[in-house]
Amino acid sequence: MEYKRPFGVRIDENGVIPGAKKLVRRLSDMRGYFYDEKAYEELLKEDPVVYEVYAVEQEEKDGDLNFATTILYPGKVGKEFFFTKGHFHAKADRAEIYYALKGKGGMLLQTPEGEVEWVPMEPGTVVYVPPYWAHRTVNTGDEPFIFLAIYPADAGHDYGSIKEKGFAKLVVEENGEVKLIDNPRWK
Ligand SMILES: O=P(O)(O)OC[C@H]1O[C@H](O)[C@H](O)[C@@H](O)[C@@H]1O
Ligand SMILES: [Fe+2]
Repeated sequence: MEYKRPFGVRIDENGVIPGAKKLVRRLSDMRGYFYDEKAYEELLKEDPVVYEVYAVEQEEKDGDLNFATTILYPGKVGKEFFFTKGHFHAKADRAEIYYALKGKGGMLLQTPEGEVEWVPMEPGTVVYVPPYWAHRTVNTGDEPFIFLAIYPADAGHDYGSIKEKGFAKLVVEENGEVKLIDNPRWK
């Protein structure tokens, strides 16, 4: 038997995993995701980085695990806070664990039927993402929101239905407060 080698890595203070595969998502990669299209077009002139992911991934085999950090930058499109695209797992019954390291935010979760949950996150918060729930993280603070995620190597990402329909709730700032409001475009 040829064994894989164990290893440890240290996540640095900026959320970077040395040697990991880096993915950058700018606002231009997220057309159609934010509610306020006018505010989106306006901010597109700057095309800010919305988030970066540092992923250590294995072959897509059952039993193995991937892990990744995400650095989700602070910002808003209109009154809606910056968020990750959000996805179901391609193998929908695969669960995931998130662990918040820095900053302030939360996770929006949604079943295929459109039932929504919001879980606030601050450093030290562990979130259990059960099988079948789509999940998106949101930065509700004014510094980078950094967290670690651990997920089955064969989970995969299914972006399709979230891209088309979005989440049933929007996470917005109203009168200086974080609020969840109904998404008028949700179908
Ligand atoms: O894939 P997104 O919905 O854009 O979220 C960004 C990333 O967040 C976490 O790091 C997850 O572990 C990744 O699997 C995911 O890719
Ligand atoms: Fe996931």
